[in-house]
Amino acid sequence: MQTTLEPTKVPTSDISLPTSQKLRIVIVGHVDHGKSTLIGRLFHDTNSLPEGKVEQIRKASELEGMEFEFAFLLDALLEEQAQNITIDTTQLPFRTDKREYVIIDAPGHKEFLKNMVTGAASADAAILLIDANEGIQEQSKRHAYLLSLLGIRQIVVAVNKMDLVGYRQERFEKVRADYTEFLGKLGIVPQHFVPMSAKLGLNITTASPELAWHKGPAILEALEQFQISAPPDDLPLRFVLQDIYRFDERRILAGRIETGSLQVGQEIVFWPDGKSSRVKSIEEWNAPEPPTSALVGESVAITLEEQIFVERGDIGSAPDHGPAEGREIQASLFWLQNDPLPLNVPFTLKLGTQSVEARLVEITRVLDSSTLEPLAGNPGIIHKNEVADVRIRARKPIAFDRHDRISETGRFVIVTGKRIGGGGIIREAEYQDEKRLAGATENLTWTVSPVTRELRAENFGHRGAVLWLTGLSGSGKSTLATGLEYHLHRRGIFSYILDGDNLRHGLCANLGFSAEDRSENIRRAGETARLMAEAGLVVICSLISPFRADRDNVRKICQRDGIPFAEVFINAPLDVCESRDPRGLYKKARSGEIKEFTGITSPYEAPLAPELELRTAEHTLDNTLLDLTHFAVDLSRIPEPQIDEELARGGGI
Ligand SMILES: Nc1ncnc2c1ncn2[C@@H]1O[C@H](COP(=O)(O)OS(=O)(=O)O)[C@@H](OP(=O)(O)O)[C@H]1O
Ligand SMILES: Nc1ncnc2c1ncn2[C@@H]1O[C@H](COP(=O)(O)OP(=O)(O)O)[C@@H](O)[C@H]1O
Repeated sequence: MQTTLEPTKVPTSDISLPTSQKLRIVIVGHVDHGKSTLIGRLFHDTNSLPEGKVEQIRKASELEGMEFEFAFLLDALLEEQAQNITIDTTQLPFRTDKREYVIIDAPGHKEFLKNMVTGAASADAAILLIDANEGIQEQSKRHAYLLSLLGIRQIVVAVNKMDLVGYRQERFEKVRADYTEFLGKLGIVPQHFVPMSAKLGLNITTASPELAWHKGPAILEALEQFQISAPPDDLPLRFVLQDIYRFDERRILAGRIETGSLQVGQEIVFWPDGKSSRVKSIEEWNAPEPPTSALVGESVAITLEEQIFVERGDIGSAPDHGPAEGREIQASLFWLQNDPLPLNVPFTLKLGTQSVEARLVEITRVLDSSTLEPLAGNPGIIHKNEVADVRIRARKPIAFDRHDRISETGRFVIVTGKRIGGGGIIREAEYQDEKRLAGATENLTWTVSPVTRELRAENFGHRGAVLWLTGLSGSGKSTLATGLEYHLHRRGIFSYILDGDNLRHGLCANLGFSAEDRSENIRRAGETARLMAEAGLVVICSLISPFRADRDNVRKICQRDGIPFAEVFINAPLDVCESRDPRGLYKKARSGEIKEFTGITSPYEAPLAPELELRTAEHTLDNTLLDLTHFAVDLSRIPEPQIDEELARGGGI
């Protein structure tokens, strides 16, 4: 087949929107899996190339006796940009009828990580490229890990070079199945898998007949469905200070509003010190009227009513919703440098605009980033391409956030010498407002009933327990929960279903589907489940509960009080759930009628080590239900009294 050169989309016009209104994408993949060709293709097929570029390159290739390749287009574009690159990424703009795009291209994944972690080039979406012929390679896994670390959730997997595998659907399905399984471990659910050929221009802008069996979108059609990440406007203020200027005897604080907003007159506290003042003015040169407020994403300069000591690196917040502060952070770290990172060796930690000497004081766990298998033994060092859970101690206090709460101030990079060695995200942070909440129980006493858990269990003939069913909408949670309750009832086991949909009619009626509201939803459901299990019931919780941290929290709540708890992963691939669509919600989510829909526009983090996994797309409902029922009956069984072996042998029993 001939390489097709017919552009299928709109004429180019100036790429003129502000960056915040362009969809920013990264394209990552193993070397040679076709990144450059795909980029060249996207430019060509959207008619985003300068006039005559293709001809120019075609001629140049001919002169050198080489066949024209789309990858050459990228090289030419990069060369043109080379003069004015100030950061380690190139930003390549192109457009379609619908909107504008920027491809963020980094020379290597180290640069990519650096830019992403420092926020210089955060992407809204990613294309993960896999060569259909070679399948998943180590780098395909590492890149996926990076995306998960950085919280990029809009992902399309492009299965490239389908022409080399005879357009065979089985090959595509094999890659899809393998990669889905791996990505699931990272909590990544790609919105689409697209079979394509960048070289031949198949399934790039529109469906191609060679791949007619593929019912989903072409690459560009998939991208058009993604959303430009709205700057988080419902998060608390984080004003990250970049510089302090003295001007006309006034001290002007320049910085960027990473999250939240700022008003003249409001109290602002600077961390890690906790000194506060009020915002006197927001300065804007040449503005007809001085602004009275500034919003997320803006770089602004402010003055304060009092002269307090603040410095570059400080983070400003509202009084009650400050970041965490301290010398220690718990983090997940990805190490990229050849020289390993040992315990207790100093490095520079950069977080926001803070830069501080720090060192590792504990390495709790090290994983190989391509297999995600924990390495055996007691790790004292992190090698290249390993991922580790660590505790880091800084020389002086720093201000930070938990990454899942505020990612902008929850990620950092590590610099050794002058080089960036790795990056990470903060997993734990103790907040003042949470401490206050914990403090609220300080003067309270738990009333102990004479009817103990054991006595209740004796009455019921089984013990109370919590079964936590988690999975995508349509995976089968409600069907299995109701089926299980029926079977337990028939066996005389007292149980009750706590279903997300039902709870949201009452106890959780004031909650929506933002990450924060979902966390609160899960917390309330978890606390309720614990009480009901304490009362002796087998509580079947059926909630999407998409975030690992929230589920872990319920586990902690139960285990702290000795309540048996089991996480049950109701696992069905997104496309199966979408085709089931029992309530028509996926359709609404795809059309944009429902926002923040799990699996489509909101993430789902699959369990890493559930007590039970039920693959509902692979087994019949009857079989799945049987497995679940056996499991639940076992969990509710009162343990046999432990016989003391010693005593038994000695004839004591
Ligand atoms: N945006 C969005 N995302 C996900 N789900 C949505 C949304 N809007 C409404 N619904 C319906 O609400 C049900 C999920 O509620 P949960 O309480 O289980 O969700 S969560 O655990 O707090 O994420 C879910 O029920 P299931 O389909 O049974 O999972 C949907 O029916
Ligand atoms: N093995 C299975 N287990 C559970 N449900 C299944 C299975 N196979 C097919 N299904 C179907 O999948 C759909 C799941 O819908 P539902 O239980 O409402 O999901 P959820 O509560 O997770 O949103 C139902 O129509 C159910 O009949």
